[in-house]
Amino acid sequence: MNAKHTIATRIAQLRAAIEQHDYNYYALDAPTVPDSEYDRLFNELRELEQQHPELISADSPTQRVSGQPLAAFKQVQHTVPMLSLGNAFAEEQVLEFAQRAQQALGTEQDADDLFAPELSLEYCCEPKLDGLAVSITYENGMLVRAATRGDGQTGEDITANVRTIRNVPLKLQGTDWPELLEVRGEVYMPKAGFAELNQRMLATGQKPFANPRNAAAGSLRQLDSKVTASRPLEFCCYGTSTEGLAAQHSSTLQRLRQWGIMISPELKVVKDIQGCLAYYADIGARRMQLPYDIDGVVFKINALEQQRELGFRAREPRWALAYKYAAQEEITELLDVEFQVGRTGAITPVARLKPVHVGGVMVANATLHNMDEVARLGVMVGDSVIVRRAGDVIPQITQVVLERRPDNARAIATPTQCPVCGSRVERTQLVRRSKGREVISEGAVWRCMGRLSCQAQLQQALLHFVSRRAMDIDGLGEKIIEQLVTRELVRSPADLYRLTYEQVVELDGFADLSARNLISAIAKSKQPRLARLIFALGIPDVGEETAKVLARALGSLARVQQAYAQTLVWLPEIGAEVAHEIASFFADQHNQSVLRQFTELQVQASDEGQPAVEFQACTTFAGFIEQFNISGIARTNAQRLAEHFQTVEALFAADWLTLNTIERLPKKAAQAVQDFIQQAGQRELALRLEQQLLDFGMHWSCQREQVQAAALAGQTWVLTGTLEELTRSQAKTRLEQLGAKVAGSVSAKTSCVVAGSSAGSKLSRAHELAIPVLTEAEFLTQLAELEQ
Ligand SMILES: NC(=O)c1ccc[n+]([C@@H]2O[C@H](COP(=O)([O-])OP(=O)(O)OC[C@H]3O[C@@H](n4cnc5c(N)ncnc54)[C@H](O)[C@@H]3O)[C@@H](O)[C@H]2O)c1
Ligand SMILES: [Zn+2]
Repeated sequence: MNAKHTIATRIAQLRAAIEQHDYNYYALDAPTVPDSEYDRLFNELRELEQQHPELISADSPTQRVSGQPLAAFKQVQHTVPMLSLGNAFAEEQVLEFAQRAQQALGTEQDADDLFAPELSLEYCCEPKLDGLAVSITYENGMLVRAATRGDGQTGEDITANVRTIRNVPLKLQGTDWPELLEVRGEVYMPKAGFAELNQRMLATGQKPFANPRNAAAGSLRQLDSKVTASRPLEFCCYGTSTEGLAAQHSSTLQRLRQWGIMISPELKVVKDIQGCLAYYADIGARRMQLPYDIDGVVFKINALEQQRELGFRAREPRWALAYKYAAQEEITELLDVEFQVGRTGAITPVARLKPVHVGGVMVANATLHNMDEVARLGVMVGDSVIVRRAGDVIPQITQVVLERRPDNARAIATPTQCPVCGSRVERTQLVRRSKGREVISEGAVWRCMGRLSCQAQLQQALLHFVSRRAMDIDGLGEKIIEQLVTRELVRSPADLYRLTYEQVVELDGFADLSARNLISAIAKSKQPRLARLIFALGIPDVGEETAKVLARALGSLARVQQAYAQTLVWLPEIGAEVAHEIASFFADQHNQSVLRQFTELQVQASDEGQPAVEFQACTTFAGFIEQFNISGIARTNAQRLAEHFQTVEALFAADWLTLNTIERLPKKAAQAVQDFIQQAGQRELALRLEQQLLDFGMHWSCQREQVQAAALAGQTWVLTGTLEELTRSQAKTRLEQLGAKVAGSVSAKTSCVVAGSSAGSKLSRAHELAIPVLTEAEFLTQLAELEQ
C-alpha cells in the first residue's frame, strides 16, 4: 500500500469518526468523548489536509459548520450564516493569526514589523463561554424568533424555549433600536445552577448531566418548553448580524446592552496582539473562579470596516480567533479501584487512573464516592473513562466510553470485608419517615464494622479527636498518630491520656522538649467544653452544629448517652437518621468502654449542667403517638387520639368502646390502636420514653386549646431560596404566629418547604424526603387562607 493511499484512508477514518462525534454532540447532546479528544482528531485532519490539499473535499468537517438541525423542530433559515471560530492552542498560532490579518489588511510589510505600534490592530477580547450558539431576532423591539446555529445555514426554531430564559428580554428597552435586530450569543448554564440541577436529577432518580455544556444543550433543545423553564439557563450576547449600529464591534455590543441585552462583564478592548495574550493570561488565572465554564477566550478585530475587508474562510471568520485553555475533561484508563476506609468506617472506592493532564494538573486518582456511583456510571476496571476537573474540585469520573471497553474489563466488586482490618462490611441504612411510618431503605455507603479495632478507622478517629475544633491537642500530626497506632501504644482515644513521657520521647521525631510539650498538651485537653467533647467522639453524622444542639439541650454527656433515638428526634435539627446514628453509637460496647475510661482518666466536660428546655415542647402529644408507627395513625388520626386522651397513661388505658366513640376515628384505625396497646411491652416503652422526656425537662404542651388555636401547630417549616414578596423574617414571623416552628435545615420531620428562586440543596433534600414544597405564590395563598 503506498503512502498516499494510507493517508487517504486515515483522512477517511478521521472524517467518519468526527462525523459520528458531531452527531452525538450536536444532535443528541450526548458526546461520548471529551472535547480534547475531538480537537485532537480535528487538528490531525486539518494538518493532513493542509499537507495534501488535493484530498480536501467540500463536505469535510474542516470545510463546514457541523450540526444538523433535528427534524423534530421547525427549521429557521439564517439570513447571515452562523459560523464557527478558528482555534489556537499555542501562543505562536495567535501571533500567526495577527500576522495574517495585518498582511491581509496591508498594514504589515515584513514579519519583523508585527509589533510596530503604528501597524498593530485593536482587538476586542471576550471569554469563550462553553454553551451553545443561539440567534435571537427582535422585530420592532419584540422578541419574535430564536434559533440554534444548526449547520450554520439552517437552525432549529427554539423560540418558546428561549423565551423562558430569565435574562433574555422579551421586549427591548429604549426606543432607538432598529426595526429588525438579530443578536447572537451563547446560552449556557452557570456552574452553581448545574450543580443544583444534577443534585435534583440524582434525587429524582434521573441521569445527571456530564458537564454544564451538555446540560445547557439538553435543556435548551427540549420539545417541552416547561422543561427548559425549570433549568437555570442564561444568555450572553457576543455579536449581531445587524449592520450599522456602530463602527466597532465593542461599541456595537455596548449599544445592545443599552437595550437590555446581556453582554459579558469581562469584555476588554486592547491595543494589540500582546494585549490579547495578557488578557488570555488574566482570564486564565481567574478561570476557575468565574461562575460559568469557559473553554478559551476569543479575540476579535475591533474595527468593523477591517472585519468586512478580511471576510470569511470556509467555516470561520478571518477576523476572530478562539485561544483555548487546557481541557477540563480528558480521557484516560481506569487501571484499578482501591477501597479507602474513613473515620466512620465508610469504605470509599478510589479510582487509580493512567496519569493524564486535566485542567493543567496531572491526575492519577479520582474518587468514585460510593458503590451506587460505580453502578450508576457502569464503570469497570480497564475502561476508558472521561475525567473532569473543574476548579479546585476533586477530579471526577463523569462517563465511561463504552465503545472502548476491552474484552478483559473487570467488574468492580463490593468488598465483603474491610481491606485494612478484615472485619465484616455492612451496608448503611437510611431511616426516614413517611406518612407517620419509619421507612428503612438501603444507603449507598458500606462500612467496616471493625470500629476502633480497624487501624484505618482508629487513625482517622484519633486525627479527628485531636483536631482543632474537637479536643484541640497541639503536636499530634498524622505521622505521629500513625506511629502510635502501629506501635500499638494507642488503641482508642482514651489511650492518649495514658501516654507517658518515656513512650513519647522514643517516637521518631521527638526529643526531650517536644515530648514534654506533647504530654502537657494532652493533659491540658482534659476539660473541654461539652460540645467539643461530643463532636470529638466522631459519631457518624454529628458535626459541630449537631454537637452544640446536643450539648445545649441535654447538658451532660451522660444524658446524651442515655437518650433514646425517639427522644433525640424531638431536638431541633435532629432527624430520624441522625438520632438513630447517635443512639447506636452509644449502644456500642466498645464506645461505652471508651467513655468509661474517659471518666476514670478524668476526661470530662467543664460545662456540664441542666438540660435546657429545647425539646420542641413535644410539639404535640399527637407527634409522640405518631412515632409508634401504628398502622393508619398518621397526622390527623394521631391528633384525634391526642386530643381525646392527653396522656400516655390514658391512651394505654383506653378500651374498645372508648376508641370507637372517638369522633371521626376510622374503625380500622381504632382496631389498630386496640391491637397496639395490647402488645406486650408497648406500654412500658411509651412510659419510659415519656419519663425520659419529662426527666430531660420537656413539658407536654399539647393542650387542646393550643392545638386548635394555631393552624400550623406541631409543624416545622423551612424557608429556602430568595423570596420576592416577603422578607425571610416576615415569612418566619407569620408562620410562627400560626404556630409553626421555622427551622434552618430540612429533615424527615420537616412539614413543608417554601422554595423561593434559586433554592438549592434544601430543595433537593426536600424532594429526596418527599416533603411537600410550596412556591412563594402558593405559600402566600396558603398564609392568606390560614390567617383568615
Ligand atoms: N466531544 C465531542 O464529541 C465534540 C463533538 C463536536 C464538537 N465538540 C466541541 O465543539 C467544538 C467545535 O464546535 P464549534 O464549531 O461550535 O466551534 P467552537 O466551539 O470551537 O467555536 C465557535 C463557537 O464558540 C461559541 N462562542 C463562545 N463565546 C463566543 C464569543 N465570545 N464569540 C464568538 N463565539 C463564541 C459560539 O457558540 C460559537 O458557535 C470542538 O472544538 C469541541 O470542543 C465536541
Ligand atoms: Zn476495617
